[in-house]
Amino acid sequence: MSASIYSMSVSIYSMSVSIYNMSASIYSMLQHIIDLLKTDGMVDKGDIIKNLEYSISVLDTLYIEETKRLFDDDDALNEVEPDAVPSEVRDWLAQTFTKSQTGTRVQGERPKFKSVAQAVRAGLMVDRLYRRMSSCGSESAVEPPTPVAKILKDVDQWSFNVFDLDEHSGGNSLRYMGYELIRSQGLISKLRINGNHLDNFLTALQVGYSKYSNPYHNLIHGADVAQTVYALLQISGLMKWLTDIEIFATIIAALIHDYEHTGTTNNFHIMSRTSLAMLYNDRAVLENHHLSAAFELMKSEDKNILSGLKAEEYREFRSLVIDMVLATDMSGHFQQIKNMRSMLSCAENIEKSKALSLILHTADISHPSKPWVVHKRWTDNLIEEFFKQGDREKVLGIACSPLCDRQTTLVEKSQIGFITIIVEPSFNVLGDMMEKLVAVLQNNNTLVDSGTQAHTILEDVEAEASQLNHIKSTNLKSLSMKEVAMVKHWEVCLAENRKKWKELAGVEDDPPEKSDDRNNNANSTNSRSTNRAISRSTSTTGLKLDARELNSQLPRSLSKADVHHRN
Ligand SMILES: Nc1nc2c(ncn2[C@@H]2O[C@H](COP(=O)(O)O)[C@@H](O)[C@H]2O)c(=O)[nH]1
Ligand SMILES: [Mg+2]
Ligand SMILES: [Zn+2]
Repeated sequence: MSASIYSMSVSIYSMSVSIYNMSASIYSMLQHIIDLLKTDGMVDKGDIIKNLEYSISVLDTLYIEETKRLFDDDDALNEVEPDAVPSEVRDWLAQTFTKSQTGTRVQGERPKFKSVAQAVRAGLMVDRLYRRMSSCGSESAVEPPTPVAKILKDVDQWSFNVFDLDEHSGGNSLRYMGYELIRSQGLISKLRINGNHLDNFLTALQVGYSKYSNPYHNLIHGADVAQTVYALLQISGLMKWLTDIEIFATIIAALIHDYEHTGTTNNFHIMSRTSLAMLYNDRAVLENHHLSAAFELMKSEDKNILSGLKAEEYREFRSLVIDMVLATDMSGHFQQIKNMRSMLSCAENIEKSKALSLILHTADISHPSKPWVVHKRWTDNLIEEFFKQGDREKVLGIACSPLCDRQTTLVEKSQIGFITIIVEPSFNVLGDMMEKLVAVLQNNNTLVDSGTQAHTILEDVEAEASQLNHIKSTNLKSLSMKEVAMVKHWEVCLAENRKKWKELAGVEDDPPEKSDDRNNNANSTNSRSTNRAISRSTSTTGLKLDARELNSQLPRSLSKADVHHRN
């Protein structure tokens, strides 16, 4: 909810969206508080329930009245000061609802944003009350220290620096990141998640990520991928397309996607015949383990973040998470890209689970599309991990995997290849997919769902409001513009990073190639202008690498046949 608060200060548009979200969340939370109070045997609960029921009706009225005029008002956004919100729930109930209900507004007078701001404060208060109640236990739920909270304000930015977060949080980036992403979407209340259980689960994830002290596949990588997925969904506007369960599944999938990573590749497991390779029959060995071990965690009572889900919701959640994490197995990369390209020819048919899988997969390999300092650090960490594996392979007397031999590996050239053959085409398809989905949303609001068609509370509330169509189209139009900005950001970073690697490798930059060659190389559908812009400025042409040399520098988990085919 606080993420919505931050965005409110940005523009009237974002204010209106947040108010809608807020009202929906308040409504849901208040109802849940009533349920809780009805069952826990507290004294005077009749009074409390009456108050809360009254609050709901007032808030409902406020919501409908304010939204009628929301787009005409333009002042008092700065009224919203999260830190100024009082802490006593009872005081708040009296104060806020009394003000809204006093009838001080003359009939026909237009309400000011002040009263909207009160509704926002109300949302904050209820959120705090709810969090306190759902967190009652020996441990309190996660409250980030001020420097961490400050960094997390930019959680939806492409340039977010996860290393900063990790340093300022004392090595707890995944815990704070995970909690913030789930909380900011209102999922703690909507999906009835116990705050302490969530904290325990995230803390246990951190322990598992740290098991093998990996330089790259550690908790910071888990936090990074989760943040990137979140930024992609937020900035593109696709978050609006997803149900609560789908958002929750996507965030959890990103957080767990490398849980208990051994610091070695699937190929290493297969070649050295580890227990995991035996258990999973050489198929997606690590990915199966990440999933299985993480779901085991979620089963333990004090880490059970799924206990509030209905059976059907649980099944949908589990199925989505499994699909997404299995799709991070790099051996399926080319097939995944190819499948999405064919789905793009008819955007209405894009399955949500496939779209979400592509988003997670692309986020997983996204660091080359981030600012150089961040990308370089990730590269150094990954190469160190690869070299450690190579050292072990030498000791075991098995063949050294590609990129794992510290004596022969050409890091700079391999990075040029990775960016050109893997990362850039993935972002091209992702960009096409996002644009098509947003366009479909704008045009007809009909999309194929992966499972049960569930409606978010927001959608239900919106459906009741006569302004629905106006709000949705305004919303998506401006988000679409933001998406363009985001695409430009990753486009610029990819181009800059490749240029840097070329300089370091002593490889010359070629002039831009003809569009036909470009299309073949990038295998782009070129269905959108931003994508064409990417192809122009970051085409795969700059390589003076021999294709065989390039292939020899690619990780074994990629199909070399596929790479040859594209060269
Ligand atoms: N050669 C490089 N390979 C990279 C780089 N960053 C990531 N990768 C590869 O992608 C997978 C991602 O999957 P994960 O779930 O293991 O994170 C990773 O294992 C590498 O094989 C890179 O900068 N260069
Ligand atoms: Mg992985
Ligand atoms: Zn990963």
